[in-house]
Amino acid sequence: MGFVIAVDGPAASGKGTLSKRIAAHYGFAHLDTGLLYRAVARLLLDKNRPLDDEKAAQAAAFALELAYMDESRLRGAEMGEAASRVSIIPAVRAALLDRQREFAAQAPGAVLDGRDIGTVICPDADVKLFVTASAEERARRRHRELESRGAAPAYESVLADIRARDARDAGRSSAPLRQAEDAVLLDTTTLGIEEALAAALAVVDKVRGASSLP
Ligand SMILES: Nc1ncnc2c1ncn2[C@@H]1O[C@H](COP(=O)(O)OP(=O)(O)OP(=O)(O)O)[C@@H](O)[C@H]1O
Ligand SMILES: Nc1ccn([C@@H]2O[C@H](COP(=O)(O)O)[C@@H](O)[C@H]2O)c(=O)n1
Repeated sequence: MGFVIAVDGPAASGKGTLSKRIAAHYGFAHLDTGLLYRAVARLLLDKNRPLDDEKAAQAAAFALELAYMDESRLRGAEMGEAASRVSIIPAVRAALLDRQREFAAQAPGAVLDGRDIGTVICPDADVKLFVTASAEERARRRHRELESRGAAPAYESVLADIRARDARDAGRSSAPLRQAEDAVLLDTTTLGIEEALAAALAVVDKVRGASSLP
């Protein structure tokens, strides 16, 4: 078992950006677990199955071959929304559990980001971070990101999407989005990426120093 860093937080909080940087810093593997749910939704949509078809969604989750999926077809607000609909299904979450835990177990370490990493997938993670920012700031960041890619949704619609997704993710009964009791809260509302990274690394270094792990 390597060193495990669990990073959770609401939509567009910057957890993916941070997790990638943390993993690169320590030479750890990184898994964006949101991609798994997005891929399940993509498989259903490609087969013209409704997103609440529990049997088809469970089969898609078991059959998932993330390495063979085109990531460009998984990104974007529509797939985020679709992923949040299939992620409500307990059988989908159960089907994806083992592969996330197997990923987390690799040496020398792994960083997983999502909604339930510190609470359900890796409750014994060495470090747990809960990354957040105000909904308005998250919407501003996502809006900027979409604009830079040539998409131009109104800021208000980006904010409404983020609020709706957060509400669904936090309100579901199976593995809802919430901060684990032993997670360190990192509110990046007024922090740039480098400042947020420095804060996250300080938390990890403190634990690694204390545990004398490589
Ligand atoms: N601290 C920060 N300051 C400014 N912009 C940031 C910061 N952190 C992340 N961003 C930007 O905000 C956007 C969202 O970040 P990111 O994709 O990492 O969020 P996420 O939480 O992984 O999103 P999702 O849940 O939708 O996968 C990106 O454009 C990223 O570059
Ligand atoms: N551990 C996770 C990760 C994601 N989800 C669901 O997938 C949606 C998309 O996630 P992104 O991080 O790529 O935006 C998200 O809104 C969740 O509904 C999840 O349930 N658990």
